[in-house]
Amino acid sequence: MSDPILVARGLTKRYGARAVVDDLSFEVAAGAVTALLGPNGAGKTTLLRMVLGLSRPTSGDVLLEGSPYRELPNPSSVVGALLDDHGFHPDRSAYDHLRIMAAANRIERSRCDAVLESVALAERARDRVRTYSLGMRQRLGLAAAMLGEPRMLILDEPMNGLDPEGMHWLRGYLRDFASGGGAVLVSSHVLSEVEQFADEVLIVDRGRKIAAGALSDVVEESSTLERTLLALTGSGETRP
Ligand SMILES: Nc1ncnc2c1ncn2[C@@H]1O[C@H](COP(=O)(O)OP(=O)(O)OP(=O)(O)O)[C@@H](O)[C@H]1O
Repeated sequence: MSDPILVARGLTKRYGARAVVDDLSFEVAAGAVTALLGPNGAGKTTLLRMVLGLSRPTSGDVLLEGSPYRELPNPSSVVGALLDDHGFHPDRSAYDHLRIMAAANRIERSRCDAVLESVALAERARDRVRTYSLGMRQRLGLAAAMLGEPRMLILDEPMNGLDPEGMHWLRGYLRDFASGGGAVLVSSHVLSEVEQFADEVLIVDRGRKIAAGALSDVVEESSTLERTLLALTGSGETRP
């Protein structure tokens, strides 16, 4: 495995007495797609928010290229993120969204056209976001994440709601990004969504690490994995 871009050590988030992320240590390598897998309520979003400096760990830490997110001098060149809430104004065009983001982050305006092209939105770039399908909004979110030419992409459940064609396109995009040397950390609660394109997997449940390693190794122990994932199915926030 090449040098990790992300290193988490003893990462923990508590709400009151409850540990939502519980003493997690893991690494994310460059040049690979790492799937963060776990049922609803496992702590995936909380984990990703801590990586991105949006939530403070109760203990432990998570470093990107050796620094916490908030101490990175130029974060958009290190990591681009696609979280649930894109926050796109429906009456603004894709191009205008990106132009404003580029200006705020001191990114050359020419990047807007480049990223729109890369996510196949160039032809619709001047249309208002309210006219976009879910898949197009996801691609715009990806374009925004790519503006700063990051070395890592973080995506929280990006397959949710996408049709098979949209999923196929996104898998190809993320695989190409990793093949070009980038690191991808993508969360999902469905193994079948990620097993076709992930290299590494980190499985969490109730905030704890259940399994981690090369997907092929983890799947080789498929009886264990199936049992684990079956145990996960139907679990989540409603459990005692
Ligand atoms: N601000 C908060 N205060 C209290 N509890 C919280 C807070 N944020 C998240 N939680 C709880 O932490 C647990 C993990 O939530 P999280 O959203 O990280 O899980 P997830 O794995 O991303 O699940 P999902 O797939 O449903 O998004 C849930 O039980 C959730 O209710």
